[in-house]
Amino acid sequence: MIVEGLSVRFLVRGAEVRAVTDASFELRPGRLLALVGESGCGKSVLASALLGLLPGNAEVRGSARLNGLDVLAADETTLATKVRGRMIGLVPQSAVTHLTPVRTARSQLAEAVRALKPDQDVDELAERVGLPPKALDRYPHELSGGMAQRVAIAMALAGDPPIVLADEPTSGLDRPLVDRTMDLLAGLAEEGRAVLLITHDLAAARRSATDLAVMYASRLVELGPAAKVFADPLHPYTTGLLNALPEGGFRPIPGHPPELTHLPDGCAFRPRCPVSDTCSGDPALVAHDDDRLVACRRPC
Ligand SMILES: Nc1ncnc2c1ncn2[C@@H]1O[C@H](COP(=O)(O)OP(=O)(O)OP(=O)(O)O)[C@@H](O)[C@H]1O
Ligand code: NI
Repeated sequence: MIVEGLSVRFLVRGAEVRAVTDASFELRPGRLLALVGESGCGKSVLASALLGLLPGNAEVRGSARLNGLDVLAADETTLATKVRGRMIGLVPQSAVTHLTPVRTARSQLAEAVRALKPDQDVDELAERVGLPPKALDRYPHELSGGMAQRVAIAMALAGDPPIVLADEPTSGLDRPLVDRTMDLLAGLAEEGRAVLLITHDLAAARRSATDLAVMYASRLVELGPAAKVFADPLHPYTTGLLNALPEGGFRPIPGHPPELTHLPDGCAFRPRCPVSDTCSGDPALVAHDDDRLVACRRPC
């Protein structure tokens, strides 16, 4: 899927919240793109836009094309019958609350398969995500967090979608379970899907992402192969995020992101930026080399 110039703003009581500004990126088969950034920077809004799940006060611009269909321009019928579940599978944030408590995992998964791709075998699908058949016969409250997560991932795969979106799929899980979930998502990319993982957890992103996108105050500020971005961040905000990790010395970035109702015209990171004095302030992403983009004119 090629996303170009995606912007989302919300109109709230006369104010304008600019949640996503001019985001362009590609979700490629075989790749897992992790989208990271502080709380409130626009990650979930970006994902919701791709699924046509934004509320009525949202205004969306740009395009997101796959196989000739622009999902941002699609009507509700197209979204319901072609996009959600079939083109893009969604792994929810909380697996247990996503499932109906009064029905077994098997009956819910079977229903999703019947609705989306009846030729899929439910047990085979469960097996692919590491769910033993016995677990399928349990009710959601009888499942461990890990098993519930696998049911949710199996549900996301029920329509065999080429794209999988996972918005904070590991929040609240312990580290071994985070790792297993990440490995599972990486496996989905390895079998040829395009995966977009939204996470606060840079350690999780480092484990499984092939590509990394860093978002700050509604804009992508850096995008590139994950290994390169982690080893040699170009944007001072990316450097700041890495420095805030335990292995980076627990040094959080001083200050706070700006209000999305009052974004500056130029670089929104400037007030917190350690190198801002020589910066032109142009916030657009530009090519740094063959496979990296950065929105800073003075990469550090
Ligand atoms: N329906 C809405 N109306 C107005 N503002 C909204 C609406 N939905 C989201 N926002 C605002 O859009 C901005 C981006 O929100 P979003 O949920 O995408 O952040 P996020 O990066 O996913 O944060 P987190 O990491 O905490 O999940 C926030 O300032 C949020 O308050
Ligand atoms: Ni979010």
